[in-house]
Parts: sequence; C-alpha cells; structure tokens
Amino acid sequence: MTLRFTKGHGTKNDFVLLADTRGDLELGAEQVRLLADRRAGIGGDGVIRLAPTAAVARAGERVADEVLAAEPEAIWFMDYRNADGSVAQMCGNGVRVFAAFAESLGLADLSDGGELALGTRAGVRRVRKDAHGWYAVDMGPWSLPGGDAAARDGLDAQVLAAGWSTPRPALSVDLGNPHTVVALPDEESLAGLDLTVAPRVEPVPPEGTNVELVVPLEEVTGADGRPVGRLRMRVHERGVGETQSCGTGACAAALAVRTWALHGAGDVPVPDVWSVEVPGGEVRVSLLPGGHVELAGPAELVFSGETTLV
Ligand SMILES: N[C@@H](CCC[C@H](N)C(=O)O)C(=O)O
Repeated sequence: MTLRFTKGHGTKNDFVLLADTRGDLELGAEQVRLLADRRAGIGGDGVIRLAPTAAVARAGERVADEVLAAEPEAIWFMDYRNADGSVAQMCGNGVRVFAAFAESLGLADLSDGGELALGTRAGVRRVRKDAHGWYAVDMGPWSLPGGDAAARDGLDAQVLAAGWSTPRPALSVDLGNPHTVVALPDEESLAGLDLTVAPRVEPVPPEGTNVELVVPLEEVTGADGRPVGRLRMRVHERGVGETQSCGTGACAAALAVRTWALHGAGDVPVPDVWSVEVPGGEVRVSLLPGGHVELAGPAELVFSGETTLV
C-alpha cells in the first residue's frame, strides 16, 4: 500500500504528517517507529495523523466525543504519536504544523483573522495567525500538579542529568502533557549538558515526563512598553530523546520561570510574555486571561511524497 505524506517542522521539531481524511488509516506503533526512523524511514520526532474527529470517536477515543460536544466545529483531530510509537496527549509545535498542513489541504483558512478549532487528546485547541505570520495557539489551561505548595516553594521534584553528582530541584507543570522544569546556573552549563541519556526524575512520574532545562536571560521591553521575559531551553522529550524544540515544553519552561520570578519580584512586574530560545529557533509564550497560555511560532511544510512503509 502506498501512502502520501508531508514532512513539516516547527522550530525544527519535525513531524511526518498523514492526511487520513476518511479516518480509516490504522496506524500501529511499529509503523509509527518506521515512519519516524531517520535512517530506515522518513524521519521525525513524531507522526501526526489528521483524521475526522468523528472517526476518532468511532474508534473508541472518548476524548473525541468530548471535543465534539464542546466544539462541534472541531471536525479535524490531531492524532499525535511520539517517534517511539507512544501516544501523547498534546504537542504544541505539532498543533501549529497541523494547522499549516490543514491549510495546505484546503481544510482550514487562517487568512483575514480566520481560526481553526481542532481536536486533540488534551481537548480543543484554537489556532490563528498573528501579525507576524506566526501561528498562535491557545494551549488551554495549565496547572502545577504540585498545587499550592509547589507554587509557593517553586519545586516539587528533583532531576539528575548525566554527569551531575547531585540532583537539582525542579517544578512539574501540566500542559495537557507532563513536564518537569529545572533551572541551570548559566548558559555554559546548559550548552555542555549531555542529553543523550534521559535525566532521572524523582518522584518518578507515573506516565513519564518531558524534561526542560532552562537558563533565564535578561528581560527586554516589548513594542508595547511592557517587559518581555527571555529564557533559553534544551529539552529531553518523553518518547523521543533530545529534540530541537518542544512547544508545550516552552510553555512549561516560561510558566516555571515565571513562578520562580514571582517569589523574588517584590514590586517589580513579572512578564506575562516570554521569548523562549530553543536550539531550533524561538517561540513566544503569553499568559492569556482565564488561566490559559498561548504559544506562537513558525510552522513549515518542507516536502511531500509517497511511502510504502504503512
Ligand atoms: N514536541 C511536542 C511534545 C510532543 C509530546 C511529548 N513528547 C510527550 O510525550 O508528551 C511539543 O511541541 O509540545
């Protein structure tokens, strides 16, 4: 069987995209691993299937029913898989690339203020284009699984990366998928970090976690005169390994650094907008009213073809 695919990326977090507009493609973990394989396959950090939300519901995923009940216009669903074949709830860079893919298929129109509402395993997500042509996604509500104590103390976990003699304190952040954020003292220690091995997290997260290692940078003043926070980040993704970028990870990192900043802020305003530098580029994270967070950044489709791997 041959299958058409498109390759896309958001700040070099790259994906194999499949348009399953009839919703009849059965994608097993082994097929996902092959498609994502950088030597034997097409290559990617993940595989994204665009399918009708109704078909995902018929296949037994309750969340797709909930998506349609909450937003009947969310007729397309992002079925996201990590490169190791595992299923993930959410992918921030993936949502932007999904929107670009849907536009290329004529399934969405984001011109002139148009919006795309799509289904994901973390619920409905809405994408628009901002003034710079970046894709801006309302990533929905976020939370600190450690609750008030974690917000107060700024930590609820410990991370031990390869080469460290002692663990560092870390903060868990939920963006629909799990994250653990740890601060490093300077850019040299971030650049020199060995992420070929997954950092150890304690307590062990029951469903695994994505680990973001961050260094806060000097803030700048935005065009509107308000402060813009900055940070640099590397990430070890659950189900993948080190990637060049992680959208939900960028949100988690900004939210963690903001939580830490709130502790020492005194009367100094803590930014609601953050520029996050990742090895693959830069994304913007903004706090929205109602406890939501927005992720904005580029999305590129780079080539299409046919494969017999599925
Ligand atoms: N790269 C993604 C996150 C993909 C899922 C993650 N590896 C997980 O298992 O939770 C992003 O841009 O958010």
